[in-house]
Amino acid sequence: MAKLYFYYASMNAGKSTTLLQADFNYRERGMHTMLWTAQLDDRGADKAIESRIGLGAEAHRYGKATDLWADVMASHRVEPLDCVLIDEAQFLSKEQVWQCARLADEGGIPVLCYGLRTDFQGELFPGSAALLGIADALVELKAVCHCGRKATMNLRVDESGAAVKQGAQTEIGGNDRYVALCRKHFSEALAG
Ligand SMILES: Nc1ncnc2c1ncn2[C@@H]1O[C@H](COP(=O)(O)OP(=O)(O)O)[C@@H](O)[C@H]1O
Ligand SMILES: Cc1cn([C@H]2C[C@H](O)[C@@H](COP(=O)(O)O)O2)c(=O)[nH]c1=O
Ligand SMILES: [Zn+2]
Repeated sequence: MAKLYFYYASMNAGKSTTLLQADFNYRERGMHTMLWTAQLDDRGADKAIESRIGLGAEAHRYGKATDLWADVMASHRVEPLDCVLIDEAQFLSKEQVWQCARLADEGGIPVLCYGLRTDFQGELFPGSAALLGIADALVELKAVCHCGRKATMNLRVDESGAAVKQGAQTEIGGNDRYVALCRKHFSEALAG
């Protein structure tokens, strides 16, 4: 039976890299994949999905109105898909996560989602909450804090490097705006 996977981590843990490696692995065996990433996460990169290690690939972009079940099944009917890979899965809606589950259960297509667990305030994103609730397999990828502990949290910083405590949940950015930290150092940074 096809499964719904959630590979979750803090920022800078290698989520996009791992997605691109998994995609390569399918394709080098002659299998067909479909890649997706969030429309709103457009960091002006050359490729839709880019890892900090330099790998990249084109991908379909999902927005609020995207019906992943309909779009993926339409493609699957033209050329059977062996796997669907979704980056920035924290930005999926709950409904879209259920569409992913349906792709696995009724469509028979494995769906591999990669995303953040929590935001800069330690709150679950909607997509992450739904995936943690219903995915068949939860796999934690790991980044390292400056102290050597596992970095599970994402600190948002301003232009001067100071911790940001309040704000909108969504704010696109990279290493300039976020620092992956262990919970202890995340708490200390927010308390300071
Ligand atoms: N030149 C490099 N060689 C090896 N690893 C690198 C290089 N540049 C960045 N990395 C590593 O790549 C990881 C970030 O990968 P990425 O897939 O962009 O993360 P994520 O999608 O989780 O934010 C970090 O662990 C970083 O240390
Ligand atoms: C913590 C946090 C992150 N984001 C955004 C910032 C980036 O654009 C993406 C995550 O990118 P990754 O390196 O591929 O993991 O999410 C956000 O909007 N709000 C947050 O709280
Ligand atoms: Zn630490």
